[in-house]
Amino acid sequence: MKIGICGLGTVGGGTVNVMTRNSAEIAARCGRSVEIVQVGARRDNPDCDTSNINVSREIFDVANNPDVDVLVELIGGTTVARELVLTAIANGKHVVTANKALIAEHGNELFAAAAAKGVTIAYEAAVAGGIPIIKSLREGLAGNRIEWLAGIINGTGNYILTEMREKGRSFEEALSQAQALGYAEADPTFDVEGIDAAHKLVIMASLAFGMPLAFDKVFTEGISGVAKDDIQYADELGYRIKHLGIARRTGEGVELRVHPTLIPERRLIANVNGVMNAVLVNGDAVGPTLYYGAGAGAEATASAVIADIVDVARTLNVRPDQRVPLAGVTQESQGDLDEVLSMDDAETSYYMRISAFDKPGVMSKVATICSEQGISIEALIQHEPAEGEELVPVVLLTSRAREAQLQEAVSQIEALDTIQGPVVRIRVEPLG
Ligand SMILES: NC(=O)C1=CN([C@@H]2O[C@H](COP(=O)(O)OP(=O)(O)OC[C@H]3O[C@@H](n4cnc5c(N)ncnc54)[C@H](O)[C@@H]3O)[C@@H](O)[C@H]2O)C=CC1
Ligand SMILES: N[C@@H](CC=O)C(=O)O
Ligand code: NA
Repeated sequence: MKIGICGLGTVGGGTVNVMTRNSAEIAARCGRSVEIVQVGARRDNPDCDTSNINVSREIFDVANNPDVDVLVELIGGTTVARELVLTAIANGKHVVTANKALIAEHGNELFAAAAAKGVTIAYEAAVAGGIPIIKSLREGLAGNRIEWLAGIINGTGNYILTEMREKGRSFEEALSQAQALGYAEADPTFDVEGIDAAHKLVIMASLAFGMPLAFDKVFTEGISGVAKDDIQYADELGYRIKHLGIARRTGEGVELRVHPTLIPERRLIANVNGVMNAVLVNGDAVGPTLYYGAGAGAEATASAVIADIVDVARTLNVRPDQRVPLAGVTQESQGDLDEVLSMDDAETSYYMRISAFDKPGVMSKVATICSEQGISIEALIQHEPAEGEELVPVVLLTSRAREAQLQEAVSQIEALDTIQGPVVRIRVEPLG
């Protein structure tokens, strides 16, 4: 089987290196030889030896090369990448990609094009890097009705939160380090503002719930507003702050949300640190299952890219309509997009940090506002004000309620004249 790789950056370089190093194992697993016949790259990668490979500076040469059976798209972005993948499909090539933005935003179109042409698009590396989560959702858990899943699905974000908590590093310092390690997206706002996690969440939700990809329906909040103080208060309350993607089926529809979340520290997923990712999936038959591993990095991601190449090799002689469906269920069985709920209808609880003037009666007003919204206060921290300080931080955890009620309570608290500035609020999930 002949492979053409487009993009020779972090993941492209890692893929060439691992394929070269493990060529004997890969061939044995495929039952045929697998050879990289062309690489399309604007520039060489000093970490990767391509002296024995035909390298073109024009990636469309690869998509139009009649010798290439499988095009591996590792350039990133959604414009050129979409065109490249559509060209490869039109030329009858199978596609392997690590590009979650491409699948989340154009997957419905690309899957239809691939199905019409009888080729495969494989995208294991697109979610949670090296963790075989696509395969687990689509194949390993195929006997279950999946009720919910929640994951730390951005390595850069988890690395930043971990460095802030464990080493007291600043947000900016930790982000620069994640970029130097090759974890971050070309535009790191995708990582820190939750866009990358939203891309990955819709891919998982589509597989788990048999629905079309609905990227524009995800509620997305990043980690750029998480302060060191909140990480410390969360610790004091027995929680860790993680950036989670959550997809949950409720009686009314599907919640799709990405936001910083307090998780009880006793949960395994609360202890997933650094660039590691983890996805917790709850199936009706199997119960909770947890998948853990490196969410980013050259070789960890290459591991997933190559697993897809092996999968394609194993199905080359299988009739297209007999292969594993690209979206988890057959196209005609996909549900409706209207099922995605508005964030107002999501059920969660809040961590709130309030800057209150050190005067009597403040807490009773906050408690009254909460109780009028049907929310109770489950835990509270109030330290002595610092010397000469008029303001005192008050931290509380609420009971579960609809997002709309929690937001209403926050607005009323912010309107009190005994409170200063906005209320810091982070959602809390028990995950069990
Ligand atoms: N870095 C990571 O740990 C992970 C990355 N991914 C995804 O893998 C893909 C690649 O990411 P990285 O390797 O990190 O990016 P990168 O920026 O290191 O590499 C991309 C390479 O593609 C080249 N390229 C882009 N457009 C091109 C064009 N039109 N013609 C020729 N070359 C072009 C760039 O010059 C660069 O060398 C992205 O979709 C990313 O989201 C997925 C999982 C993990
Ligand atoms: N930038 C992404 C790369 C992997 O998908 C991340 O940090 O998780
Ligand atoms: Na994966």
